[in-house]
Amino acid sequence: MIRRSDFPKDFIFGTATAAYQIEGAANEDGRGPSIWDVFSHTPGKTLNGDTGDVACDHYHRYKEDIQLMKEIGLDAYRFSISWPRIMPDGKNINQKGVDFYNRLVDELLKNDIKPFVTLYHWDLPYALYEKGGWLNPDIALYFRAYATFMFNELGDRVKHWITLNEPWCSSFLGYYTGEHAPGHQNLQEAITAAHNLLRAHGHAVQAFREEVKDGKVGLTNVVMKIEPGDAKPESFLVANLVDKFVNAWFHDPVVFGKYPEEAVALYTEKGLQVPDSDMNIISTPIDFFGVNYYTRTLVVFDMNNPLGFSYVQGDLPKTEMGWEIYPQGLFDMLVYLKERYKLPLYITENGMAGPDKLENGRVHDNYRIEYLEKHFEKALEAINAGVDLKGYFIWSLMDNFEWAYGYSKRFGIIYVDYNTQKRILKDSALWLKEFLKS
Ligand SMILES: OC[C@H]1NNC[C@@H](O)[C@@H]1O
Ligand SMILES: [Ca+2]
Repeated sequence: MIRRSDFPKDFIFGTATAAYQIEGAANEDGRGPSIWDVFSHTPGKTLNGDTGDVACDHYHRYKEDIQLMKEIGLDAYRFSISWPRIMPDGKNINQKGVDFYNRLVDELLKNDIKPFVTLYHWDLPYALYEKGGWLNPDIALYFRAYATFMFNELGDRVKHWITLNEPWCSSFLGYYTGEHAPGHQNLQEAITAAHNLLRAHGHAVQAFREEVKDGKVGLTNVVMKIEPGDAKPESFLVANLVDKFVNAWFHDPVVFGKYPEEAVALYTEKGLQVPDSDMNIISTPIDFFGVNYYTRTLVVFDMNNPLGFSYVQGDLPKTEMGWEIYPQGLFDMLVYLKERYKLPLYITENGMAGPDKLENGRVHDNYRIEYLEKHFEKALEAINAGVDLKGYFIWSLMDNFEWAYGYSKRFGIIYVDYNTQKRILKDSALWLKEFLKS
């Protein structure tokens, strides 16, 4: 049975959340609308028309939530700042919004919980979207100004920063598949948005070096273990190519200052423009990569698909998201990232959506305990294989707004009864509390 003491003594365990998914108070204290406010209020975009208007009401209940983190014994807490709470119009400061994050950070520190702050977790101020959003090159400078302001505001107390959460999602789900805000379906736009997201990242890192001399800054990507879905040789080739589109596309420019050639070649062949501006800014050195790992993705050769592949379902046990439970993929990707980029790593998200049921005031989520144990074991295996893994944040602290799936998917180790806003520690939280003492 894995124990906390098996990990390096300075290894940190935490949980992660994001502003739009938990805060609520969407129109309170001067907060402006984000692209997710508009998207979720657009009929048909989210399950049951769910929105983040109230969510977990964390904006008002943050002290109670921090007490629960303390009870569980967490070392750290990863959360994101709502850009439109800080700059409702994308430029001018809303002091009440700033005050909230100062209160939140002070309360965490008072309870000996280390804050890890994500600057952007998908809630772009709608006012900036109206100026072109991630398609407008100027967005990188708007982001730099926002980042600089936050570094100055919180950098004396917050020493661990993440510029962007999962730019692959912001660009390819937001601009190609359209399942995320702003709901566009244009591959060229996705490529352009991805480039401007990476430019914004680079500008923020440059500002960070000026503003927070004793801090660490990194980029968090969703990392998928891509495997062939059948034994055909072409499917192995396709798996390698998809890995470049999904994983290398958002890591290589940040470290090597260039996109993976095979993927550039295929896009170019399809008549798409791959930008190459500001690669020097994009590759401003960072201190770590954040790794959001959930599952593997199976692909097969498919001539009918414009990019030559299609996804197939695996046959391993799956979570409520339909994602295979595949802890080996975590080990594989941690080792892959270490060998290719030679940077320290944090697991900034790992966890599962489960069929959580409240029974007599308890949630017996043994499946989540097993999921976490198996992924903890693979993380430890990676450390023993030489990966400089420094921490592990469970997604998520509590059930919350799961984007297009609304409140139907429960990822929390704490159950949220949305009718009463009552928080209930699931068995997985009780297990974690014991694990952190072991
Ligand atoms: O789908 C689960 C999580 N994945 N990474 C980004 C988070 O915002 C999601 O809730
Ligand atoms: Ca300063």
